[in-house]
Amino acid sequence: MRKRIAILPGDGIGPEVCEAATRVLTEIGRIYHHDFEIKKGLLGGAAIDAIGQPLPEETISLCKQSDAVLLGAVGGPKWDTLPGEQRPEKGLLGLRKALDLFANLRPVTIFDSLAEASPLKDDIIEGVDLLIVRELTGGLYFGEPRERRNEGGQEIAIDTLVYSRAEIERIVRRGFELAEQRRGVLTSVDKANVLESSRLWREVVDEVAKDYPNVEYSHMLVDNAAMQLVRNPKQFDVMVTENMFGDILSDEASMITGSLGMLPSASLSESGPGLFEPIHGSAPDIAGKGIANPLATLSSVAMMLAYTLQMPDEAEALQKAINNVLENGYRTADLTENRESALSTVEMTDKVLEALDKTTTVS
Ligand SMILES: NC(=O)C1=CN([C@@H]2O[C@H](COP(=O)(O)OP(=O)(O)OC[C@H]3O[C@@H](n4cnc5c(N)ncnc54)[C@H](O)[C@@H]3O)[C@@H](O)[C@H]2O)C=CC1
Ligand SMILES: CC(C)CC(=O)C(=O)O
Ligand SMILES: [Mg+2]
Repeated sequence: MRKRIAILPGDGIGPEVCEAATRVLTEIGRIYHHDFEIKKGLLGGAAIDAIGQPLPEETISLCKQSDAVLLGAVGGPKWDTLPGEQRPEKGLLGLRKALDLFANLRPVTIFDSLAEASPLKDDIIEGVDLLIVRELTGGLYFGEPRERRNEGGQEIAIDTLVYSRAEIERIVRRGFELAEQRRGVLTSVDKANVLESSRLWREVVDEVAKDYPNVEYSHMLVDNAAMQLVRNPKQFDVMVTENMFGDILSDEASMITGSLGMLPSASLSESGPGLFEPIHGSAPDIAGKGIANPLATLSSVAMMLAYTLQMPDEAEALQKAINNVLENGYRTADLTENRESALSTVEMTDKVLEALDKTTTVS
């Protein structure tokens, strides 16, 4: 099958983990006889350095013409002094908006063999399987006005949190649909005791719930949700929430699995190409050292194969290969105290490729 895949490596460890993904995609293409046409594009700091802005038109067109997009990460200290509108992160936010990627799915799945890497006790993490469904194109990261100004001799800074009923409804519906396909439990996370946008969110959830009688749903305030995620993560099946809450809760939830370097994500629109990326950032503290964990990105490739490319066997084979490698005790530095035995990004990718080759037989 012929598929066009855009890869946007971005900054910091982005190019390192995207190189791992490119190798794995190429191998899957070889094993399953797919013609993956991979084209790279500029985004974030890399695009600022090359053409002076974080989201080139050419990148938007490349993504729109592709079947799926894979992204590394953007940002880093080199660009931190730029004004907000010109920063690398603005490129990523702009791309999400341009592709209307309103639904960000962040699965938190436990690998039994990784239990020792989690700071939480075995009995707390055992069997955790939850999905954070984060609204991705609205809320505080997009609201206007966003500005600094002088008011009565004081410098003030303004961000705006806006949600329309329609924006809330489409993500909440997605949350209910996914809960229906899973264990039928949905927790909607908000801050309705304080925020007007959250009060509208709650109203919409209560209305949409009527269409999903088989889903048991409840509301939870975000501060409590942050605590419950470490106290008893097993209580959650699907969590649906707004942009910033989902951003923060998913970094927290990643530690249930043992590392931020493990969590993948899929960002989806109603139609059009999906974008797949690890939930972590550009990790400037380890960039260039060759030690980044590539598994969040490789699991994002598995999500791409499953969701957008409609290749469930290939997705399962890749997920199995990742599982296999972890079961065999291979760890990158973020997953082990034993730094001597830690694998580099390239070595970990080699192990996944070996496991793929060993476990896959396609005629
Ligand atoms: N999707 C994106 O492109 C995102 C970009 N960012 C940007 O990334 C930059 C750095 O942000 P931070 O707050 O440091 O968050 P970060 O997610 O880049 O890193 C947080 C910590 O996790 C570690 N880490 C992250 N990914 C890892 C991996 N694959 N393997 C091993 N360790 C890993 C890092 O070394 C660091 O200690 C900022 O410019 C930020 O805006 C942050 C989050 C998401
Ligand atoms: C630019 C940021 C909103 C990226 C981020 O932290 C994320 O999407 O998780
Ligand atoms: Mg984040």
